[in-house]
Amino acid sequence: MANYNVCTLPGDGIGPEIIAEGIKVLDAVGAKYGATFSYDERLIGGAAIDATGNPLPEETLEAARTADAVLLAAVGGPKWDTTDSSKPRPEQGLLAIRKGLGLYTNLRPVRTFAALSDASSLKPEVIDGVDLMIVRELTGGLYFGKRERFFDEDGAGADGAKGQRAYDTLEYREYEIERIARQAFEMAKVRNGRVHSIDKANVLDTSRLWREVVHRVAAEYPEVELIDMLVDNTAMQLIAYPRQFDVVVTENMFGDILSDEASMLTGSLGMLASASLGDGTALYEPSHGSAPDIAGRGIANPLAQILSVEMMLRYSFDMADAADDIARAVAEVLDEGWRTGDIKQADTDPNQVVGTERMGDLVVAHL
Ligand SMILES: NC(=O)C1=CN([C@@H]2O[C@H](COP(=O)(O)OP(=O)(O)OC[C@H]3O[C@@H](n4cnc5c(N)ncnc54)[C@H](O)[C@@H]3O)[C@@H](O)[C@H]2O)C=CC1
Ligand SMILES: CC(C)CC(=O)C(=O)O
Ligand SMILES: [Mg+2]
Repeated sequence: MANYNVCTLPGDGIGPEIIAEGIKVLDAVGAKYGATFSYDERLIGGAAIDATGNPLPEETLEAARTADAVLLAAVGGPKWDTTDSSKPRPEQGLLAIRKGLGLYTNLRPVRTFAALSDASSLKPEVIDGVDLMIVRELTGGLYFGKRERFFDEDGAGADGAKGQRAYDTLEYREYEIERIARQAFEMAKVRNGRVHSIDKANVLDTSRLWREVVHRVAAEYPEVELIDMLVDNTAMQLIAYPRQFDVVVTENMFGDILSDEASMLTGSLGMLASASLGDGTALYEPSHGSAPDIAGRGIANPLAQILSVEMMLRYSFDMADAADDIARAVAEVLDEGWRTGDIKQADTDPNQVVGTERMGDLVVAHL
């Protein structure tokens, strides 16, 4: 029987609550499909800052490097919020583990579930059948560029007043664009043959380079249609005509923002899973954050975490049947009317509004 070592990173906020449900589902599906999983739980984010002063302790990165896969929940929270750039932040731990493992591809599938067509604020006829894949570049761009905050001795205000200055740098190298573009075209080949490449080439030099490189890669994939779209227009098109999209490839920050927006096509950010792939151990995490506003109450939606486990089985363990089984179980639980608070509808039976743990149990029961 195959045994896989999974490094688990609960992190902060709702993290420990939802990861418990992901692990429960992984164990259940393993028992059904003849695989066992051992877990190596480590610190990241705010919890790691509290224990060690470092949002990504070296032991955590090492454990992730040597694991077969990493399952992460979320990091961050008001306890560690500060505008003082010299203080450690939980989010630095997340960025550092992505960089440390070389995870430059972030896949965020946006699929609507038929049962949730009323949970979205958008009309059912707009969102029914949406099935798109956001391919987000994950280790370059603004979140990793040179940044600085300093007091400007020379003065910069119109009135000559001295003041603070800050900058973040958005930079991309050709090879970074080329490899993410290739991932997108490969993905489109096994999906529906269309790539939307999102940029801001009317303004940004990084986007002009992006567009040029994406077009060069596209020439290797004549069977895939390529459409360039500016990011501001994309933000509108995603909620107006989401079914036009198949694969959406974009740089780090645009992908971050557009994916949170796209999650509402499914009814909730709590439904959006993700897989981060690249050179090292792959990492699976929900697209959302640590939801401090609902943390500790047992009401968070664990389905984004559970669907991230589905992606782990598909991409790291070659267990496509088990992955399909999780997707089926989730769809059946929703079809039966079970809802967490974030996806409940006006006509949801109050007896079917459940907490985090019960939602996990229901998915397991359907496996
Ligand atoms: N990957 C990660 O670890 C990420 C961490 N963060 C961090 O998380 C903290 C909170 O950030 P926010 O901007 O509030 O974003 P968030 O994604 O944590 O929450 C946004 C809204 O969605 C709701 N939500 C998120 N996940 C949910 C779930 N599973 N079930 C039900 N409702 C859910 C929250 O309650 C909140 O109202 C910050 O410290 C931020 O930096 C934010 C995004 C990603
Ligand atoms: C630290 C942030 C970049 C995390 C985030 O918002 C994300 O990856 O979606
Ligand atoms: Mg985000």
